[in-house]
Amino acid sequence: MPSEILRLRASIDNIDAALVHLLAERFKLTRQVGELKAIGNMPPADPSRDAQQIERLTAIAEASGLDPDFAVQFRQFIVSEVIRRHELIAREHAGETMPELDTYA
Ligand SMILES: O=C(O)C(=O)C[C@]1(C(=O)O)C=C[C@@H](O)C=C1
Repeated sequence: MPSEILRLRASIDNIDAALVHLLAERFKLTRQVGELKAIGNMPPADPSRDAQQIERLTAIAEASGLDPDFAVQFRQFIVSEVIRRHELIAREHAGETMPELDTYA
């Protein structure tokens, strides 16, 4: 393998590691949001926040030379998983707070 490619791969590996660390931190924060939403009986998704984020990320992507459609798809991939987790948290929370339903079982 040419040394130039190996050198580039070393930096790619660093960036991939940073992305994983950033995603891990993001999911820690969104888990807290999910818990607060479950406690407050708020829906998992927030379309107005989605619209703000998409507008912001589109502008950042355009300014930084990244395909804005890719940036929006990447965000959607992450947020879909966030919403799936929010729904799980809401279900867990409902299970904790709902009265016993199998009285006659
Ligand atoms: O900010 C929120 O309300 C969240 O639940 C977090 C988040 C996100 O991952 O950024 C996820 C779902 C919402 O539709 C909007 C944003």
